[in-house]
Amino acid sequence: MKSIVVLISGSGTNLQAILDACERGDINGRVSAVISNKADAYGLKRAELSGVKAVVLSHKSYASREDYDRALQQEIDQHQPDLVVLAGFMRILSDEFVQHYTGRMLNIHPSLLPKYKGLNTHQRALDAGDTEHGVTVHFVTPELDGGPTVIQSKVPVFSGDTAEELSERVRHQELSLYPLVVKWFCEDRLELDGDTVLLDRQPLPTQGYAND
Ligand SMILES: Nc1nc2c(c(=O)[nH]1)N[C@@H](CN(C=O)c1ccc(C(=O)N[C@@H](CCC(=O)O)C(=O)O)cc1)CN2
Ligand SMILES: NCC(=O)N[C@@H]1O[C@H](COP(=O)([O-])[O-])[C@@H](O)[C@H]1O
Repeated sequence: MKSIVVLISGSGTNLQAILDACERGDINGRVSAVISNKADAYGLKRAELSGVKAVVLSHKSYASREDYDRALQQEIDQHQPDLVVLAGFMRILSDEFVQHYTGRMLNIHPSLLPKYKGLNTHQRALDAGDTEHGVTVHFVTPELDGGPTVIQSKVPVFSGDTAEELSERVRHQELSLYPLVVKWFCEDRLELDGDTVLLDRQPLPTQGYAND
């Protein structure tokens, strides 16, 4: 059974989906710890309710991004994770930190990367007049939201959509997509070979939509 450490900053709905999938036995893994940079993240409560160690490590307590990342790495590595999952973790991570977890750190990003790296993705898609939007699960590299894509899921954008309505449509896809990718990793089916993502030892297409 794989050891998973989940990093959060907010409500933790993606964390909850992964916790539930582990509980059901869908994922051959155990969330060993949940770490948040925000003390008020509801995801911490979700962890506690599931009997999972919940840790607050505030970036405001450190003089630099690098100091914070060193402390974060020390906390994570106490749990000897096979996989580190970023689930709404809202801090840009330093190169040294990311390279320590090469091939075993995933992120979920609320856009069809490479479109809309960074923040405020739903409003940017609306402002651009996009007719489709979506979510990407990718391996994490030093380039922000630039790591190799594992899988994407598309949603339609309807006329008159608000950012909130669009985010909810995307969120619905996230909550099935992320547990699926974590399941693959925990079954030793998913790996990163250089810049190439392999599923069952076969390269995945650079743009593969779960629901195309
Ligand atoms: N080196 C990397 N770090 C992170 C990655 C990555 O791919 N490479 N993914 C992000 C997740 N993310 C989007 O998916 C993201 C998170 C945070 C930010 C950002 O601008 N953060 C600001 C603070 C914002 C805030 O506190 O509200 C910052 O860190 O200064 C952009 C994208 C996680 N890290
Ligand atoms: N740039 C990273 C980013 O914006 N991630 C997004 O934060 C939300 C976290 O929700 P959750 O805390 O309820 O899982 C999710 O929608 C995720 O895609």
